[in-house]
Amino acid sequence: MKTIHVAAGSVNQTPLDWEGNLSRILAIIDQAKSEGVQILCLPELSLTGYGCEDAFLMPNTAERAEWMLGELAKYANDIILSVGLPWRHHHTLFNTAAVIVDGEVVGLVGKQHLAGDGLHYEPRWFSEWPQGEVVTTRCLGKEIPMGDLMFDIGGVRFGFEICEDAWSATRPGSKLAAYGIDFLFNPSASHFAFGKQKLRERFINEGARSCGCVYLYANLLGNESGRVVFDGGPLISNCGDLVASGKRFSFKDHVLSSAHVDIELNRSRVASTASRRVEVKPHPGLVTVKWEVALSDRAPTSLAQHCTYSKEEEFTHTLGLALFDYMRKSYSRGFVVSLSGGADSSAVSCLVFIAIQLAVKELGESGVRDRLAYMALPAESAEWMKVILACVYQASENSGDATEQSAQKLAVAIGAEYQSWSIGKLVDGYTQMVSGGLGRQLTWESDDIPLQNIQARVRAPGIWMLANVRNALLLATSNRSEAAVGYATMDGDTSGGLSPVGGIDKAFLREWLVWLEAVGSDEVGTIPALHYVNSLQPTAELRPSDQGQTDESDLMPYPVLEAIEKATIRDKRSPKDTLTLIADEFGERYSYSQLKAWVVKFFRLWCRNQWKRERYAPSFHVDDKNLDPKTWCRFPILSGGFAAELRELEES
Ligand SMILES: Nc1ncnc2c1ncn2[C@@H]1O[C@H](COP(=O)(O)OP(=O)(O)OC[C@H]2O[C@@H]([n+]3cccc(C(=O)O)c3)[C@H](O)[C@@H]2O)[C@@H](O)[C@H]1O
Ligand SMILES: Nc1ncnc2c1ncn2[C@@H]1O[C@H](COP(=O)(O)OP(=O)(O)OP(=O)(O)O)[C@@H](O)[C@H]1O
Ligand SMILES: NC(=O)CC[C@H](N)C(=O)O
Repeated sequence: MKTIHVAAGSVNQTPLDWEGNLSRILAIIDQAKSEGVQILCLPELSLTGYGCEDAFLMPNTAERAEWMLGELAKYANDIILSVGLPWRHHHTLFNTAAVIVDGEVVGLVGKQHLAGDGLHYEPRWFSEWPQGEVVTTRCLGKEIPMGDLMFDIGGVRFGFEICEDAWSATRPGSKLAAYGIDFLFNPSASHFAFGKQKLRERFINEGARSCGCVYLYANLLGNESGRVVFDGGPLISNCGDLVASGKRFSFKDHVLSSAHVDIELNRSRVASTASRRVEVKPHPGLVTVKWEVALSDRAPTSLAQHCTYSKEEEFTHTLGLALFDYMRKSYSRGFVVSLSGGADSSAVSCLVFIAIQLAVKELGESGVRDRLAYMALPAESAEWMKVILACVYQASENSGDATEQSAQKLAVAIGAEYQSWSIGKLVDGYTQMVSGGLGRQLTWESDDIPLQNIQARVRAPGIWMLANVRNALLLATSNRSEAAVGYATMDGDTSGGLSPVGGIDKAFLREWLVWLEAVGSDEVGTIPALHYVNSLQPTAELRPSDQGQTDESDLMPYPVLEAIEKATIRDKRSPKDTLTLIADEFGERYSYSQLKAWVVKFFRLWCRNQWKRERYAPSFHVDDKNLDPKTWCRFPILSGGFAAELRELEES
């Protein structure tokens, strides 16, 4: 029995960082070679970075990619390697995977199904490679084959499904299988979304099982370009059995996952599958190279350990990695949060703590120091959080002791710097100034919203100033539920450069805080000081306390808001259909007329506040309900706002 040692690798790249990207790829090749790996699959567009956006259209980007490919090839002897890069052919850009065999680039495979949904905009920059087409292209001074290729390297045969290719109904693997393949390579740039790794495992295992081959799946890793998080976790399936499953959410520059596979056994299984359809002629894009793949006497790798994360754990790891990468890639000296002691700002503060905890756990103190070498971290790691995070409570006359205590206890528990400021005089100053100009006193009876908003706005300049002083990032605390209905003061509590929880709904955020208080993750543990936060009702605390303001009395219960948002925005239901769905889900708890009023309120606020969503700080994508107008959910700023549909609904 002979086996081949194969691997899939994840790398944490940065768009347009030519030298950094190259060095990280060289490092993973080094590791693979030192472990005796013979075949290595690396992620989609991993030379340039997946998120180059319109910089893909700069000729310089493709030129640099070709230069990097040349540098890489010089280094990649004794191995078969695939790496993703943009490639120009006939003045058109294609999303390709290059194959290097023992230091020679032998072919470029074109992606056949471009990703254009959700946050993916590939058709803006790339053209789909037409199925079955093969051409030659000039690469590093030589003519090489390009297109719908299949490879035979010393008798070892493989082909490609490039990310979205494998998600489509017409995946290339099924055609390739008819020609007899030992491996399918899948270089991917597949963004994190809750529960998505299970879905990936399903189609990888299914592709490997139905094609009777080994499937190498290599995803990108980390917060590559700001909003999108890749969870890494390279996978290898042997004929439907997962034999390697690399670490997800790693803080390292790369993760290599390898397995020993017995392709002779797979071939004999394929031969005994009577139902299999065979193409007897050679594949039209067959690239044959004489090079001996080294075989070993090692036994084949048996089933991989599955690591399944709960939704709470996935959120913890994704956001931790996203924040850590954002901080180091933007060279920020930590973060500043205006901490109210409520759920949103507490969650954001905890996430900064988690980012550092997870980084130390995986990289060690010296690894974190290396990554953050641009900032002066104290000698004692126990002091790091004071430098990395500053939290400020900003009391107005409507603030309560409970929120201040909650803020202070949490900041101390996570080791952040804590300050308490009073904004009362500033609020009075503005109120008197405007009252003087108007020639009348502003009152809660006639000026409710302006008197609320001035408090939120007065909190912004001081906290921005502190961020400037510390060269830190000001974190905004808006969540997706508030963004859906514009429940925030523009240039007040929306202030900040990054909005970590802007992609997540408030209902889940509250559940996650309860989980973090009492259950926690293996790596980070619990934060019992969240007890104070979790015992509070969400409130803006902007009206006098005798008015008992809560978010849910201003809006509606958060679970209802989340369900309406899902129906309306994600599933694009009409107001009437949304009400039918909501009545089905919540009909036993709330009256039909109450639910109707909430649906109408949601639609009105949703339409009226698109301009606010255009102005929110960038946030991270964590599921398929994002509201970010630049990368996901486009909606007119000015619109008729479904006036007719809402009137009909109210009259029904
Ligand atoms: N289409 C459009 N394009 C551009 N700008 C537009 C616009 N429509 C209105 N505007 C502008 O927007 C202004 C109104 O927006 P804005 O000033 O933000 O205020 P607004 O949306 O009217 O009120 C803020 C709401 O957020 C709530 N809040 C505030 C702070 C914190 C929290 C919390 O979650 O704890 C909640 C508060 O209770 C209130 O219900 C108008 O005065 C107008 O200038
Ligand atoms: N007293 C305060 N001190 C400091 N910041 C505050 C204060 N009140 C509000 N803020 C800022 O305004 C933001 C918006 O308030 P909001 O009520 O939406 O969030 P929260 O207080 O964190 O959570 P919750 O809505 O659950 O009470 C807060 O997250 C915080 O950044
Ligand atoms: N880069 C891609 O083709 C990604 C598309 C795929 N649907 C994913 O999210 O994983």
